[in-house]
Amino acid sequence: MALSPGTHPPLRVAVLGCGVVGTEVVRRLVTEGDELAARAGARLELVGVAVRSLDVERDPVVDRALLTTDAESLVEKADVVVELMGGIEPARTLVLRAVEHGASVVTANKALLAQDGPALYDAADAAGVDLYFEAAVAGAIPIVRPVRESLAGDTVLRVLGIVNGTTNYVLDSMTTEGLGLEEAVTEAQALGYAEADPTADVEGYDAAAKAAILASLAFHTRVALADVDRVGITALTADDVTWAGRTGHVLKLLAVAERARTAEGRDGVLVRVQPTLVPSDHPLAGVRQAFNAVFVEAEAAGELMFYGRGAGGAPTASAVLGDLVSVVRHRVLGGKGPVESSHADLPVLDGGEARSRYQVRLEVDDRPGVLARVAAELAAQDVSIEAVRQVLQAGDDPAATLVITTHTAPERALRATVDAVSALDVVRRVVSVLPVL
Ligand SMILES: NC(=O)C1=CN([C@@H]2O[C@H](COP(=O)(O)OP(=O)(O)OC[C@H]3O[C@@H](n4cnc5c(N)ncnc54)[C@H](OP(=O)(O)O)[C@@H]3O)[C@@H](O)[C@H]2O)C=CC1
Ligand SMILES: N[C@@H](CC=O)C(=O)O
Repeated sequence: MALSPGTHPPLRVAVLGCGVVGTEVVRRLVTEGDELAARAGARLELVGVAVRSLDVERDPVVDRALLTTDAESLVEKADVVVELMGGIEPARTLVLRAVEHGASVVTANKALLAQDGPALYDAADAAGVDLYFEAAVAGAIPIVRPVRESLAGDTVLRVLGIVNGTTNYVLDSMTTEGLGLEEAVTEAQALGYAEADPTADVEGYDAAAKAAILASLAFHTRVALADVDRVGITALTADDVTWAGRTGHVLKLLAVAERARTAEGRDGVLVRVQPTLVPSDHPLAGVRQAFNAVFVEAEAAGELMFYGRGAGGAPTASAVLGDLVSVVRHRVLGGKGPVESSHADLPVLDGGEARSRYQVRLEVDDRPGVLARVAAELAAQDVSIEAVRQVLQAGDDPAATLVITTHTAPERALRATVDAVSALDVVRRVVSVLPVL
């Protein structure tokens, strides 16, 4: 059956939230109504836009008569609800209320999905409506659909990449412009990349939520935010950035979700977010500003790479509107999008099982035999050394910086090594321990 907006009654769309993303969604609904109707098969009638305050100055494209602070009533009169408020409550209650009333939902709310996804998927399934969330991971990049649908016939082994635009913008600004962390965060906020509370970005919660969503889809297993081993970027210093460059790397906040097997032969998944040293010639090293990039490794497909704008109003609105067209097509033609697939039910393994190369930077006394003593502690944990760099520090006090790159080792062994090395009298300070891609 061909799509023809003239033959189907208009569908009522409620937008919850009129901030960075909501405003762009409203703009496109207003300015591209005819084109969207032609693609979706029905006119999309914007019946209201829920906001927290009616006193905030809005973009002139937003008709003030459509604004309301009564989101609960609004969702009850919509066929499709687009949730762009963020946060857990009242977003969670409103999404549930929407599906109970038979509305399909499109959301960009990764925090909510990573915390309460299963309850929301079940509710949508029970109500026979769609719950779409392409914009929740990596902004404009189509990654949810490829993992959820296109790769449903393959076995995904690993998903790895940069999924937070704010931290990538911050680390890029620190690396290329010498900006301080706070200054760069302020810029990212002004550009509309950061979460309402940017702690979610810089402490890695936002990337962890996205990693949990991708891991759930990729491995057909429920993974929640709390399952993700998470380290943010707030402890990184200008010195870390400089040393990354000196050793031929770029610092990136990476999310990694992979199938793994423990030493005892237990299968499971590992999901982590951590600042990582990416070799300068790796494609991820060239991901600048607020761009995101995700690699997916699957058994049959091999390696796939997705790249694009990971944050910001217009790019995110693109993903939201793509979902909106999809769910409206289902209402017009019948049918429904995919439901949750969590049958594999793999355990989420402890982060200590993760294996990586590491770069350990130490400040040591400049004395003969120091390296041998440090190496002995690594060897005691079965951690072998790939490369060492020793740099003498200027000054009266004979000190040196030791930069040790290890071969691949379990994180658990690395932690034990670092504890042992810190206790050596010749080691003044373990300055940093970073995984190397
Ligand atoms: N910004 C981005 O680049 C991206 C954002 N996202 C996600 O999209 C969602 C929206 O983000 P963004 O547009 O940046 O957020 P903003 O903070 O810019 O906007 C949030 C909007 O929601 C409204 N709102 C918040 N709480 C309530 C409430 N209790 N009742 C009614 N309205 C409320 C606010 O109202 P008021 O204007 O009155 O304050 C505001 O209009 C979030 O889930 C975010 O994680 C996803 C991908 C990228
Ligand atoms: N704050 C988020 C917005 C998009 O998801 C980010 O910086 O990536």
